[in-house]
Amino acid sequence: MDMARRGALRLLQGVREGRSLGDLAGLLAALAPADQARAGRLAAETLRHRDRADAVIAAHVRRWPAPPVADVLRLACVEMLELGGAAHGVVDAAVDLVRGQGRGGAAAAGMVNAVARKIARHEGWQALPPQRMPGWLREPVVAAWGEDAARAIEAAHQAGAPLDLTLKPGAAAPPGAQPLPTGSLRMRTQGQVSALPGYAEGHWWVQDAAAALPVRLLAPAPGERIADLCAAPGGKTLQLAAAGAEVTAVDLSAARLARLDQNLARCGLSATVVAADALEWRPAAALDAVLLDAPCSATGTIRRHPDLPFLRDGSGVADLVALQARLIDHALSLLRPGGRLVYAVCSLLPAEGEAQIDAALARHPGLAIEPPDLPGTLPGWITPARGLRLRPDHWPDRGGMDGFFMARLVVPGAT
Ligand SMILES: C[S@@+](CC[C@H](N)C(=O)[O-])C[C@H]1O[C@@H](n2cnc3c(N)ncnc32)[C@H](O)[C@@H]1O
Repeated sequence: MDMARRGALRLLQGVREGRSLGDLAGLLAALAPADQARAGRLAAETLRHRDRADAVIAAHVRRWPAPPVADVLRLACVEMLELGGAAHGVVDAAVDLVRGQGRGGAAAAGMVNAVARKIARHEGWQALPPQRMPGWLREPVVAAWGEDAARAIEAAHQAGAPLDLTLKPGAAAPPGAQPLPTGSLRMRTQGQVSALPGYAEGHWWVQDAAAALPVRLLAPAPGERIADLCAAPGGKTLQLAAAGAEVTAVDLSAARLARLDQNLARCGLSATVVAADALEWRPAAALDAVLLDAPCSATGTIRRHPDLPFLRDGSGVADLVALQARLIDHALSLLRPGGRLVYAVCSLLPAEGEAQIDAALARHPGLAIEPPDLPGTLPGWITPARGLRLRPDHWPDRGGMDGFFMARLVVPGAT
């Protein structure tokens, strides 16, 4: 039985029902690890190319099929035209899959057979434009950076994301790792991460090159007392601890903190881990620095999470912006005079980044923003107000980066 394709269809159905691929991973628990990985990849690629697949399918059907049947055709289309799957095998599999869908599916088997064969011969796949961002995201992106930038970001979403690593200081890089200008490592090949040399020894952890920059911007020094206020699963906590800081990692989610604990143990690093609402947490003494990697729309991570555009409608953004502002105010109140806050979001929305920092500076007289002069970053990434704006279409020849905004703020007083 075709476990991986069946698994992929269950994932696609789950996303149609409003659940994320991450949350749905448990559905595949009974599959062999290789089938789980393949099912996840097939579902992710089908979502990444869904609009293009729909354009191809629409050219070959008389009536749009029921959603489960449409998913079978989308999967077959992406497998044949994007992933290079052999037509006969994919068409036969599509017919089997649709037969497995009960009476409605069996009735559609003939149509699926005919349409999948036509899709296999379809010309012009590569010329179809990449999937557009949903309007609630595209409009602010176009307003901020223009139509060309929006298209370049969409092309980056279609291209997907490489595997980036952050190396523990002094540890050996795994074979094949390419150093990036900002200090991260990029792997040429994707594969099972835990099988790569140095994983079990905790020599490195997975972290997108853009996601590694907030801690570099914070520039932690050994012995400094630093809170990581939204810390789980802990990529940035690991960086802070590896720099020798005395770190307290705070997060609301006990389940996500369990992953942070595992990451610390694997890498032989230590931090004080606190499950709490950051808005209510207060240390005994004022801190040298705070890292606030705030909860956000995560719209900078669509390359890694192609399900995200299908799960959100932008309606939660106003609440997130309000929460981020409260978290910034609380974080500032934890700092000693001259202490610093790095605010970061993996968002493409200026409301969560640039505008959030403008508003914080207006609310807090004396608060200053320091220029993000980090090795390997380009001057064009620095905003007029001296934030650092990273986009998926940056480094197009190197494989892009996640979308992020970050800024380094300093409260008044002795440094
Ligand atoms: C962007 S993720 C953090 C990623 C993390 N910094 C890393 O590098 O691995 C945001 C985190 O904020 C946490 N969170 C959301 N609201 C929170 C709150 N009020 N207090 C503390 N943590 C919160 C979520 O559980 C989530 O783990």
